[in-house]
Amino acid sequence: MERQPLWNDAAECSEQIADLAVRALIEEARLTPKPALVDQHSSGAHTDMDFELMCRSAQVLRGTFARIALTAFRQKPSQVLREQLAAIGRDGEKVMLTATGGINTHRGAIWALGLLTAGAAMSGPGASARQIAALAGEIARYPDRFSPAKRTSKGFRVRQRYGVPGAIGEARQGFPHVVEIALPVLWAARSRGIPETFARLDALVAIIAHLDDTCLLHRGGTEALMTAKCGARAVIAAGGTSTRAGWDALHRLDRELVARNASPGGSADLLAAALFLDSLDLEIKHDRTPAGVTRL
Ligand SMILES: CC(C)(COP(=O)(O)OP(=O)(O)OC[C@H]1O[C@@H](n2cnc3c(N)ncnc32)[C@H](O[C@H]2O[C@H](COP(=O)(O)OP(=O)(O)OP(=O)(O)O)[C@@H](O)[C@H]2O)[C@@H]1O)[C@@H](O)C(=O)NCCC(=O)NCCS
Ligand SMILES: Nc1ncnc2[nH]cnc12
Repeated sequence: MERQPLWNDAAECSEQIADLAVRALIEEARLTPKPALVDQHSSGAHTDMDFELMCRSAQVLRGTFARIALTAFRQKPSQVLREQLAAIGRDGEKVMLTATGGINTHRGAIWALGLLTAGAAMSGPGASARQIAALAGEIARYPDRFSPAKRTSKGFRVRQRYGVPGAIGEARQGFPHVVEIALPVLWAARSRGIPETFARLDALVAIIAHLDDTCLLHRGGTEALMTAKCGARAVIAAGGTSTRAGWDALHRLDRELVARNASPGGSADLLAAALFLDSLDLEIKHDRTPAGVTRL
């Protein structure tokens, strides 16, 4: 039987987009050493998570991302679509909590990658990372009228107390920390011949240096946020993670954050979002059957 071009086949395309989303989550978890985050060698500032749990959590979310992509396939942003996706996202949070025994491994990632998955499925082949993120932002700007936890979530309390945009604001603005910071840093590092692990670490450090991460604020207030931002800027000023001085500064940042029990969990989510958009760019944007996209 002749194969349909990928973007003509909603089900196949949605599965492929979901595979890339899961792969981005696993590659984020696999990236080592990350400051105060879960990676292959450490659980950072997290006593309730480890690398295996992050991978299990990522795997069970494949169905959520596939449903999101299928629902959004070739659609336009609308209030109805926003509410359909919110319902699937909330189901995904339940799936995650069941798989992890109640631990919040990926709430922020379901939000960010869910919206970007939808943006990718809506745009079709040839769309840039910026266009996909802008579409995702458009969806996020519709109100979530049926959200049960609007005024009780940690994110809400932190946004009220510190006046920061948080995960919701980041999405509504079209993911500026992904499109304007992480991806340019990742691509510039690659073009300078920096090995992939360091390029990804540099992208993460750049996000931490700029993001008002509500995970840091919730755990350690403005002091934790400042520690993270200053420490990340020190890594950049030292020449990045591929230099000896930058590598040492990265480890200093890890020690300082762990000592405060503070974690840049939102920055990790946005790195996964950047890796997703990057992989989409490499693999299926041009209506090619993805090379090497295997069920993880
Ligand atoms: C819109 C929602 C994201 C809910 O938003 P809200 O503001 O109410 O926030 P939270 O429930 O607090 O979750 C936000 C999570 O987003 C990550 N994050 C933080 N800052 C940013 C930022 N500036 N930009 C982007 N993303 C950000 C962060 O997630 C990570 O941290 C979590 C781990 O934290 P940790 O402290 O270890 O764990 P906890 O259990 O929370 O605390 P402890 O008890 O251990 O101290 C981890 O999840 C990381 O991913 C924030 O936590 C969204 O949830 C929502 O409304 N969903 C509904 C479904 C929907 O609409 N979906 C749309 C279609 S997909
Ligand atoms: N690697 C990681 N460690 C801790 N929290 C996270 N949230 C998303 N990725 C994470």
